[in-house]
Amino acid sequence: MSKVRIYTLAKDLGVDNNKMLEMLDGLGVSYKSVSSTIEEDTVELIKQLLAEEAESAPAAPAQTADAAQAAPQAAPAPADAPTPSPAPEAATTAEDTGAPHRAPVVTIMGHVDHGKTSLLDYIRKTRVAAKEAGGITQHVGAFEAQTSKGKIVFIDTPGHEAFTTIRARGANVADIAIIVIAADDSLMPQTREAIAHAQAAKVPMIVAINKVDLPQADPERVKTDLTQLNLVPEEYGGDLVVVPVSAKTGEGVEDLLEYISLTAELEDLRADPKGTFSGVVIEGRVDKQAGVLATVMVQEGTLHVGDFLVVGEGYGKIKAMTDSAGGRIKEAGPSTPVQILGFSEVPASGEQVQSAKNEHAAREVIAGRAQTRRDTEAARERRKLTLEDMMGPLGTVRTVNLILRADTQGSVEAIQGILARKETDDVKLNVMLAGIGAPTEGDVLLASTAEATILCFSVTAPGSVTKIADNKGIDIKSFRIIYELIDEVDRLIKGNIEPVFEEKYLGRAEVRMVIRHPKNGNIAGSYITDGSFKRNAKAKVTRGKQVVYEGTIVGLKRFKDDVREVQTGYECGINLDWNDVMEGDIIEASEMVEVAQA
Ligand SMILES: Nc1nc2c(ncn2[C@@H]2O[C@H](COP(=O)(O)OP(=O)(O)OP(=O)(O)O)[C@@H](O)[C@H]2O)c(=O)[nH]1
Repeated sequence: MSKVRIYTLAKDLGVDNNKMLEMLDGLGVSYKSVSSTIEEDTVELIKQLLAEEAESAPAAPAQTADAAQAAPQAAPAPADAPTPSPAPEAATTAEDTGAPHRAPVVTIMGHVDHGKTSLLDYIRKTRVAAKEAGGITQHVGAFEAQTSKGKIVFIDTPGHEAFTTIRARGANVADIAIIVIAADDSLMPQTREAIAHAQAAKVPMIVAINKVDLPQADPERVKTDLTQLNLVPEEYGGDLVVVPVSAKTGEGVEDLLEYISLTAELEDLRADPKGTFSGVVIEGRVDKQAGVLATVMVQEGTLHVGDFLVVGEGYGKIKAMTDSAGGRIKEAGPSTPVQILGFSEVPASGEQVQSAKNEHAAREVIAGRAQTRRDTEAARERRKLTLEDMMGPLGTVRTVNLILRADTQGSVEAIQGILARKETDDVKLNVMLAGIGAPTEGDVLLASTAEATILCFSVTAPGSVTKIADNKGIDIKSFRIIYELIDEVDRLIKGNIEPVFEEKYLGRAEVRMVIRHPKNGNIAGSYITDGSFKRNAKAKVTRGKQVVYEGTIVGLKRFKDDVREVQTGYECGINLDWNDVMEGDIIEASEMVEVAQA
């Protein structure tokens, strides 16, 4: 017997993939993923363990152990035998976590002409049940495919919408990204862009090497090229799932669907159909006859005809719903794309959808949102965002995300080379995307979702792109001299280093008398014996050997005047935010100063 893939074994033994991985962990067997292969000895051990487990489980019928030992094609059980234990998927729609599993939502991305549409079409044709004759299936931006492992939802909005527009609004609608790469063309600029988007969204990626039917197809080259992006296919020892397919002949498509289901299983995607409804707009349009139609992906809860929905600053009541195959439905649970009739205005893709109890509640939510928007706009007017603002508060972000655009591949490589040497233990430079040519709208969307900075060398952004960047508060910086660009990176790195402060001694004073002030409380009439005192400095008061107070110097006075600083040898009034100062106390002043870091 040869080696066996983990998921095949799991399937044959009727065990959950996660459980299989746990068992392998327990045995100390190393693997990359469920598609890794394991030795025959390990297979035997696993079978033994499962059999023992079944024996020791009091409720488990003896047949379970037999089933675990049995090959998948084992003779059917006698008619009077107890029903075999339910499929693992059913068993894990766990009441224990409260929420059942939901179908994965998948998006297909890749370079132009690499076969995204063809692949989706093939899956749609072979996996989507045709509607009743005469029924017109409308394009709704998503469809559900039935596979042997259950439902998979594909988003088929054109371009990278699922990852750009939708993500730019903060919603993450896809669970898994399929990157289509043509076997005769290998990695192209939009492939890299698609990969960057999937990485920014932190969703698992599966690479489909398409067009393997072509004589000039070279899947090995695609795999090698992928390794140059640090994406190492499983067969090269990495953990990237790569599936050769042909959207023309259908070869490999079955495997692709299988891998999607496996990945989904490992992701343990769950949603509660009984929970509060939330969803995301996939796309919206106006139909000449029907009016405004919006495709919404249900993410939590269940939608019903008649529900009130709030999207952005608009609301609607669901008059009718259709599923992605065009059939009328009355309700829709998690991971279901539905086309909704009932909005008065076309909602934008990526908008979050919520439900409201009634019209009054919907109006209230909208009024609140409108106010928040006005406040945000006013705040943006007052203060233009800086690069540091976009990177988040100092000290919490340790990675500087960059999108790099340059005139030639040579420039890109030169800049990347310099940047690689700039990284420190504290700050990582993450070049999410490095491309040739002017920055695009896609770059701006990626920058806004990943909080990245766009740096251009010898290329400038077209007006339309600058406008979008301005709207989103993204700075696109263009340079003609490499070292100016590098200086900017230094500034970003510096801005990202958590400042280190240390306490610096300023001076010492003796309290010679306490002056009672009607408004400011007790003021320490003091004589500066060393150094200087500054307003807002830190103060430490000692009485004998004991520190009796630590706080701030809130005021300094020379005679009747407020002053910022008093030097040694002078008398002054020191106002502490403390009232118990006494004659004879010693006040020590210090301040926190930022320490320059190497
Ligand atoms: N031989 C072969 N041709 C394919 C395959 N998949 C797609 N094609 C062809 O490649 C061309 C581009 O395919 P599309 O599906 O339109 O590619 P796309 O990535 O959706 O392209 P855009 O939507 O323009 O970005 C078409 O002529 C397809 O017929 C395949 O597996 N084998």
